[in-house]
Amino acid sequence: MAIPAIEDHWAVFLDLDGTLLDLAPRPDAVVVPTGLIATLEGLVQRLGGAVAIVTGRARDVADTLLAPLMLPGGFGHGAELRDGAGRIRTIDTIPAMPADWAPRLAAEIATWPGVILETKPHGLVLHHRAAPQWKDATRDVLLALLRGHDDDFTLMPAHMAFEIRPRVATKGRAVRALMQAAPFHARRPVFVGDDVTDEDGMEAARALGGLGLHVGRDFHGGPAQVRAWLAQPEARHAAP
Ligand SMILES: O=P(O)(O)OC[C@H]1O[C@H](O[C@H]2O[C@H](CO)[C@@H](O)[C@H](O)[C@H]2O)[C@H](O)[C@@H](O)[C@@H]1O
Repeated sequence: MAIPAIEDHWAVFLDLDGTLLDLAPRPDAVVVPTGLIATLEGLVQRLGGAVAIVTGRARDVADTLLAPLMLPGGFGHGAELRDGAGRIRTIDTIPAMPADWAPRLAAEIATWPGVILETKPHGLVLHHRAAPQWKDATRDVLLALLRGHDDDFTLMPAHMAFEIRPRVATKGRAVRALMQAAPFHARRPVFVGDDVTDEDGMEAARALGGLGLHVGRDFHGGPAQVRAWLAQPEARHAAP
């Protein structure tokens, strides 16, 4: 599929890790490429502010990475929203994560070298990128935690990681909520993502008459191709 050039009436929803940012060995090792902030600033200007970040990252982490920008978006897979006016809203029905989950996991993985526990306001992740031999064990320990909490939380595979998130926190929900108000309302939503969690955001954009673009399937490359597309909005990009 030829990726269409960005149009002035679009609302663009962008995933962060694996879409705008190249994947890194650890969550805290990502590098924000030179020029990305300026590219996003230009897009914000062109689309009247209708540029959102929809990420699994917590809001403060996303804001730190993209400083000085504080774009609207969905954070923690949509658990928290920031609208076009900068107002923050957490989903009303978001369940509190049991307080003992993080310490229980920290104790468990103490003997699993290379496995990283990432805690977030509304979820947690076990990363096995540096220790793939622990992949099954990390999934199983999270599944064990979820027993009795299945109504509230779900396990999600990610790139070299497994993540627990609240069931109600989805990127599709974030797209639908943001599209209800300015500056997104009445624009054509276009979601760009790369991972399992992004499929829902892509589906929501398509259901609203827009596009869901996948980094691997549509850009046939990686974040560098996405960044180039964002930086050259007037150009038409044909898939190689
Ligand atoms: O929704 P996203 O913006 O794509 O965030 C998804 C998860 O990304 C992060 O983990 C992934 O990226 C890391 C840095 O490149 C990488 O080391 C890891 O293997 C990937 O799974 C982040 O740490 C998670 O919190 C996000 O949910």
